[in-house]
Amino acid sequence: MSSNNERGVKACNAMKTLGFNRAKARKVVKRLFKLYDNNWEPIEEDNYRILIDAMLDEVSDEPMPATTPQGVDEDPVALSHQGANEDSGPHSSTWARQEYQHPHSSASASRYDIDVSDNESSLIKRPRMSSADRVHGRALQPASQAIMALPAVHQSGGHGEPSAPVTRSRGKDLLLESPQGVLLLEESKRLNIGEYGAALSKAQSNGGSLQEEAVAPFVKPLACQRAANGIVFPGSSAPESSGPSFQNWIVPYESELPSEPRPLHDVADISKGEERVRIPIKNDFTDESCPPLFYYIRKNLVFQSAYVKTSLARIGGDNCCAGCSGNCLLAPLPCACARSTADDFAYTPEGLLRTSFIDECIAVNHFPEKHNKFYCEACPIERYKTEASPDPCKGHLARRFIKECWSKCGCDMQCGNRVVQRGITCNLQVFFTSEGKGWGLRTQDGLPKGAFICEYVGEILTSSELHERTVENAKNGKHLHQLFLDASWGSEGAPRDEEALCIDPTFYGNVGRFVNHRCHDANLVLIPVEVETPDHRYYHLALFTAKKVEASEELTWDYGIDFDATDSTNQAFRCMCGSQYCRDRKNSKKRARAAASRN
Ligand SMILES: C[S@@+](CC[C@H](N)C(=O)[O-])C[C@H]1O[C@@H](n2cnc3c(N)ncnc32)[C@H](O)[C@@H]1O
Repeated sequence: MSSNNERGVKACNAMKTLGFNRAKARKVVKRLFKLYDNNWEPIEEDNYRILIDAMLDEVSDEPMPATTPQGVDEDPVALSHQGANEDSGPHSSTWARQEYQHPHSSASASRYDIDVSDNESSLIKRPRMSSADRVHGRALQPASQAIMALPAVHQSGGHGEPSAPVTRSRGKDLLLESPQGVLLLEESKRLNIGEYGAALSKAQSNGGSLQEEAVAPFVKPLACQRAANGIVFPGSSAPESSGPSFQNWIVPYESELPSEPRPLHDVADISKGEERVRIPIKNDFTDESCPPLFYYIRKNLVFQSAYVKTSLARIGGDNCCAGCSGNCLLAPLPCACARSTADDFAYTPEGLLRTSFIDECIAVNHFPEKHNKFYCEACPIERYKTEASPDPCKGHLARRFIKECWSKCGCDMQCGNRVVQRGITCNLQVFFTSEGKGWGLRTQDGLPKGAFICEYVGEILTSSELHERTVENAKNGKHLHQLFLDASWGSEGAPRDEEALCIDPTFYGNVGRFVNHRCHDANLVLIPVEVETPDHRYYHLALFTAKKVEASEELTWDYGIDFDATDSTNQAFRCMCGSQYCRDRKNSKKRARAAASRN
């Protein structure tokens, strides 16, 4: 093993190759070394990713010195003198940025933590981030976000000393410029700093010409291909494993270091063992073996400020069936849970949602004007559209809820009134659609009407948290699909921000995030489900088949999008649903023209 000094010099050399000032690199290396308790591994990991990040911060916030002191290049880094305290901790802007990008609570002693706070909807293991993890956590963000997060740095006016790289945007792409070369970071690809360094060195050896524009040969998610070959990576759940697995790993970008790659998606099971069934990934159309990365979670998780009160004390006698046992569906009279759904159970003994219940929910979606709406005094949706003078509330449909039995009920887990909480049982597949909708979800088997497919799972955000994300993602040209839990808005006064909730599956979600939209005649319907709390400010969103579905058919639901609405933060996509009832008028016109040219 090399000495501290050798490793320090190596780190500084690597920074110099990237065009950073060596003296500054030495200072930052020392600071990080101290921060990580004299441990080199986090600093060296991923080809010095954390160090590069800290260097970019350093040069973005302080003017670079014009020249490097004489002889500095030859000096050993002398990291053994840890008493020399130049800086006490990470640069504040680094943390501000990391908090934004991977916004979890502060570091804790253990990497995993059982979440037992009473304002969270589920008890589920999730990663707690160490300070190093928070830097790595950035890897899980969509590529364009990760790239956009690189701070714009100012070129030094130094003489003879390499300047720090300067970032410039070019459309959706990013250019990293230094006197050694220009590197184009393509929007859709992942940044690999090692390749960046190699590209810069190459440009340097070719005479340091600025004209040459190197396109970084970014690395693809190797783990997908290898997983397809049946190789299981450290940290991934083996397909054979039966028990639950918690693999919400902090996945670093791939580096060219000879370390074993961490698992990304597992093509044999996108849930990596979280679900009771495996959900494979298939792409017959393009080279992408996997969808972009996200954390697979089986249950909703509170992002930060959402108020999800699920205390047992809130569940009164008429909100549970404490006196029941076994399977409530077999009892001679409907239990209290069934009565609060509709004086009867929502489910049949075969585990399907009753046809009458489905048809009623579909009718509410098809003819919203004929159904009851609640109106907020100050609607959280309108509040953020035009903060100065928000429009009046457009109304929130009064929805039918399924009420499932739960922990305060006397029945058992196999009770027929506990369908959604038991999770996915159908054989599903995430597949790449041929119509330009990206990835989608399909069933591998034929399904009857009323079959539970999956919940729409994601992070639980408040409306202000959602607004921040939406604005940020609109800037990056990204469109997310969050759903408001607005069934009770307007019925109980104006919801406060922490009670006006939505589900965002973009970064943490389940297979529900792959279900594409179809106008009007979709084969799924989304239904609110009450499980842990009678308080309808928080509930589950479950997808059921709205009709019989054939094997291999794509599963779709009607997002209820108004394709004519223009809203800068919520622009709808161009609909490719193929339905004869498609509401996207641009497509209707196209179809009409195509029909006219055929005649
Ligand atoms: C919830 S995601 C569905 C999964 C998505 N296709 C993917 O590849 O991750 C919603 C996004 O899928 C695409 N999408 C869904 N339905 C579509 C449709 N009918 N036509 C075109 N794009 C669609 C849009 O980009 C939309 O923002």
